[in-house]
Amino acid sequence: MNRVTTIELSKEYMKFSAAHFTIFSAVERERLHGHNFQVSAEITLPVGSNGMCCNYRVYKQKLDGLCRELDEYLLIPARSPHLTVREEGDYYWVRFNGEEMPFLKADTQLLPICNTTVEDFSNFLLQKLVGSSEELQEYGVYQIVVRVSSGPGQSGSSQWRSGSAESWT
Ligand SMILES: Nc1nc2c(c(=O)[nH]1)N=C([C@H](O)[C@H](O)COP(=O)(O)OP(=O)(O)OP(=O)(O)O)CN2
Repeated sequence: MNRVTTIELSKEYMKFSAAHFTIFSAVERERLHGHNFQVSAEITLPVGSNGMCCNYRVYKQKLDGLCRELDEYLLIPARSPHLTVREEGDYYWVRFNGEEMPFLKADTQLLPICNTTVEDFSNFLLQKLVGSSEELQEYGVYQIVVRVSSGPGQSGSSQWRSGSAESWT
């Protein structure tokens, strides 16, 4: 009988401190503020005859690295339909609803997301995890869920399922 397990990774260090503002419409957004965004993941995959699925350190290291890449930046959703960004010297000029905001490039990351929400952050990290992972095939991973929390009691998640996921559900 094929055994399946779900590895749950929610180490305290899997987090990124970031500034952002959520955009609610073409004319409404939050003021610039920050969070310690906490990241966790669940990887569902088969268990081998050795009683092990994979060395989960592979995913711990990937998630830690992804969090470090986002840590201590202002994160701007470059795909937002409500923002325009132009570069001028050392600055990005971010335009929203008729106002322009200058941000130092050195402090800022333009992310390929539509909004700096927990749902878009979780999908961004999931795509990074899935896209870079040769292990998906090697380990026969069925499903990966990435969850991002902006504070206690609130989070959003995104899920990837392999074509063979039906075989374990
Ligand atoms: N669907 C979503 N809605 C909101 C998100 C989000 O990521 N997805 N994010 C926000 C804001 O970024 C906000 O900073 C967090 O929301 P808020 O309700 O203000 O919660 P706090 O962190 O301030 O905690 P409270 O203790 O509830 O004040 C808004 N919406």
